[in-house]
Amino acid sequence: MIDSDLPRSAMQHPLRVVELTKSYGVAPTEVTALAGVTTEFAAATFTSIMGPSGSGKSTLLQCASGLDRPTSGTVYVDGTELLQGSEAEITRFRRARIGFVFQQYNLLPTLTALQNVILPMRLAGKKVDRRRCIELLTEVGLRDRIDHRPAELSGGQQQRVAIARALASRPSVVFADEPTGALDGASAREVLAVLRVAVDVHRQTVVMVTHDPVAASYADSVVFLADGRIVGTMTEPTAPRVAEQMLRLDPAS
Ligand SMILES: Nc1ncnc2c1ncn2[C@@H]1O[C@H](COP(=O)(O)OP(=O)(O)OP(=O)(O)O)[C@@H](O)[C@H]1O
Repeated sequence: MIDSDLPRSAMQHPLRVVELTKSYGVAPTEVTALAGVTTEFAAATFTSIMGPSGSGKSTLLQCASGLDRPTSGTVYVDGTELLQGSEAEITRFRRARIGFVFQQYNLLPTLTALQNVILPMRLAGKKVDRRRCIELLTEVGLRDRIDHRPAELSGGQQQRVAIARALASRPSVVFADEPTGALDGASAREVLAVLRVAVDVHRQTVVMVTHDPVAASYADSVVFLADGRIVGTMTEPTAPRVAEQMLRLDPAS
């Protein structure tokens, strides 16, 4: 199916989650991490997921990205049900349609920056567009570092390689799990600016879990979770407004 054949709603909302629930363990010690989350993420938007510790942010990201299976509910990526089929089919779909950015970068230490960016395309069986990979590394400010290995790069530089890697295959959705959690303020701002460019210039759809109100303020909107449920959303967030809302949800924070 080529993109122009997709239903309009799927093109406008590359990610939709419907009534997602996730429980761990069994009664009486069962934990409900997600208690029925329904929402959609519009194309070419940047959304932050925030909430107190244990509110279900990571679980939502894991289930919405196909890294974990929800207990019930449905995830649609480009209008296609993500969690149908065998693990191998889900993995194939995920590699083709979803990009990931993790707190600890997760670059392969023996590969250069460029080889790290190219790798997911190879794994997905896509034609490797080396020029585009070099362009992406140039765009994230690392043209002179493409042959460096991760150990030769700073944390912020490694994260920018990881973002170039996530964008290389033009995924439908990019999930970022605390992408600035291990970085100092200046490096974090560079990483967030690169994510903003991914949305504004490349029209990517980015969903980011963060604890940091400043990081959240780079997004177009914030979805707040508490006890596994969506308890609020905020458009055009600013760091003080996000911090105030977090204080309301978790007075101990
Ligand atoms: N593998 C697991 N087994 C049992 N319980 C789990 C597991 N993973 C998460 N939980 C529980 O599910 C709930 C939601 O966890 P989750 O990690 O999604 O929250 P979070 O909002 O990402 O938290 P944090 O901000 O601390 O990272 C918590 O009560 C947590 O203890």
